[in-house]
Amino acid sequence: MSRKKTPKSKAGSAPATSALPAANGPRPVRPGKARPGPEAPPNGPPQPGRSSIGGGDFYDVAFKVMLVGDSGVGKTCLLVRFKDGAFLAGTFISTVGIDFRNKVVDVDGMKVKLQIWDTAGQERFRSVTHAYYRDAHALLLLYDVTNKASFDSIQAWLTEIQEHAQDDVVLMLLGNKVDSAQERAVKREDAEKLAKDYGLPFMETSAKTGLNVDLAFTAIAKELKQRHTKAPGEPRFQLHDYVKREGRGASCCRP
Ligand SMILES: Nc1nc2c(ncn2[C@@H]2O[C@H](COP(=O)(O)OP(=O)(O)OP(=O)(O)O)[C@@H](O)[C@H]2O)c(=O)[nH]1
Ligand SMILES: [Mg+2]
Repeated sequence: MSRKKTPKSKAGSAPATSALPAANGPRPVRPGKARPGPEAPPNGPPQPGRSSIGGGDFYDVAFKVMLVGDSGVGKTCLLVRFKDGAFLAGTFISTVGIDFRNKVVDVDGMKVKLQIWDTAGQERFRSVTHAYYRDAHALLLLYDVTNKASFDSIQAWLTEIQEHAQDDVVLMLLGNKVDSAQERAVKREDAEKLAKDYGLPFMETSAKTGLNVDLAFTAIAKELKQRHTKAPGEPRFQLHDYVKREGRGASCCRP
């Protein structure tokens, strides 16, 4: 099967329904189901000799990742940091509805395209975002370490995820804005306990400094790719262990 090419896309506002197929395990897009538009990513085994003619990003398999969490926790900034390596300082522009960005990451020689959906945290958009859960292969659930209320909302988000997402969705808890040590309102240990209680991999991140941002997305890509391609008998990728081992503390990366 040939390697596919991602259209050069900017962030795009999404239609009311996703172009990706329904989720059921890691459900990469299948060749016959691709459609034109922002998302037409048939999957296939890795192919050597990738061409870059046309300047686009080629990929072997595509997955859909959603960012969820209260308004202002830093979902858009996290995505921009991952996609563009930049930080959106200054005025907070709250996301309206839902946007997406694509990024192709290399996982053990395979090009994994992540189509990342950035949802609006505001309550009034909740019904819009509900429609997208069922197609998500992975969810990054964010709170803001400087905002206790956003942490207290995590249980409600988990209930929402349980109601709307697929049972086997890959889920990770992220405590963002860990660069703001002075304003910390949520202890790391409290989040670790919550994550343990719910069996979630957990990391603290900073969209501002970039701390653990690439790692969060790469870990998700590794997990999804492995679920998709794992040969019988091959040891499973251990997402929890990977995140624990590779995650860095806030003190390491002050700007
Ligand atoms: N210090 C610090 N500020 C951050 C960080 N991430 C985001 N911010 C700031 O937090 C505010 C909200 O960030 P957004 O990314 O727009 O928040 P959001 O979760 O997308 O919010 P909604 O779109 O309303 O759901 C902005 O003013 C950002 O500059 C971070 O890691 N550190
Ligand atoms: Mg946003």
